[in-house]
Amino acid sequence: MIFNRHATNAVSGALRAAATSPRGCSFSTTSASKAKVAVLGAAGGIGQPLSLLCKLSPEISELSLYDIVGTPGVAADLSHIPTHSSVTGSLPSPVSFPMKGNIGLEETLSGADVVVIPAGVPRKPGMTRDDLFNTNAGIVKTLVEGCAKFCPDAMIAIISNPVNSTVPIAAEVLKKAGKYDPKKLFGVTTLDVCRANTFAANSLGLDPKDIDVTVIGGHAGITILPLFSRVGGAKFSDAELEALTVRTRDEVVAAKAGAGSATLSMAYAGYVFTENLLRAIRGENVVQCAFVESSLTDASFFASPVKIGKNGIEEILPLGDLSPYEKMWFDKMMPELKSQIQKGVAFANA
Ligand SMILES: NC(=O)c1ccc[n+]([C@@H]2O[C@H](COP(=O)([O-])OP(=O)(O)OC[C@H]3O[C@@H](n4cnc5c(N)ncnc54)[C@H](O)[C@@H]3O)[C@@H](O)[C@H]2O)c1
Ligand SMILES: O=C(O)C[C@H](O)C(=O)O
Repeated sequence: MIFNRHATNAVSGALRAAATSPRGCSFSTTSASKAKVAVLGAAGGIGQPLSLLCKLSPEISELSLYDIVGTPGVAADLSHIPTHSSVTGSLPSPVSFPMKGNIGLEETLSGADVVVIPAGVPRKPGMTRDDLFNTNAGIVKTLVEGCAKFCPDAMIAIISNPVNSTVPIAAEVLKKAGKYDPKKLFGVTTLDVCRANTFAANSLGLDPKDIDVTVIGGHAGITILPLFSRVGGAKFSDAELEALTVRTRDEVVAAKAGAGSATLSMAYAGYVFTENLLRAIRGENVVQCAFVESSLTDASFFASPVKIGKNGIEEILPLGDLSPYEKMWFDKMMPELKSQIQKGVAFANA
């Protein structure tokens, strides 16, 4: 069965579990799977709600949280939720929950099937995602070095911006360690798909669950290219198309007015992405958009729908035809995307 979730609008496992809770505070555990998920940056704006969704998930049996602050408290808090998974929280320093000394990055990552990385600083109004490079490049590099050492077979999902550069950094770090498997490294672009689905559905007066917009390119400014021309039966005017496209790229940072960027919708999107990886590991074929090493275009990484199975990416699906409007943005985007990828590669090899 192909579980097609570059559409992001299905009720995900955690939310389904919550909806079918048999008695108020406990969730059904009958379909519980055995999988360990590590969240790095787990005490942050994305990390906390993402960890909450993971704690609710019947797909996850072990949840390990890592951050430079706060994880013992976040783990203690989550551990009171009566679901079947265990939860640990660790810091680089010797404080952890449960209190048994520092379990650190090594224990956080050892045995992990999936590692999700939302560690790093978010944007403020006026900044581009690329402006985060100087701080976040080093954070991602260090954390992925940990993955190479302690969980070289895990699937790694990178949320930290700028994704167009942090994913190439991760690839170079893994290559240096001799542990790179391009089938298992992903930049998370699911929020772009969530937004495109929501905005298109609102504009057409439809339920978002009936919409499945493919978003290609990368995850920064004009490199985010939603293919609204493929929404069945939709006829957007040029002005509507432009408004939808621009809105999919950027809205929350300005609305939060200095208090960071998307956290709650990103936690949802990050959870949907993670759950799809877990389903793939369990043997379902999953299709979802992600920013991955790719030969679809002349950029070495590209976001597009990919088919994922037990051992990672099985196929990068063909792009298909672009409308003239999409082709115009595609041509504009490519130099920017390639330069952001190159910036990441150069950083990792400096
Ligand atoms: N891919 C996407 O679609 C998407 C969407 C939203 C946000 N983001 C990005 O996600 C990142 C996190 O955003 P946020 O709002 O959660 O930020 P935040 O500041 O609220 O949280 C980040 C967390 O990372 C932790 N951290 C910093 N350095 C670390 C290290 N070396 N090891 C472990 N943890 C470390 C911080 O302590 C903090 O708890 C940002 O870079 C943001 O731009 C990406
Ligand atoms: O906008 C940001 O900086 C965060 C994230 O990339 C997003 O798309 O919400």
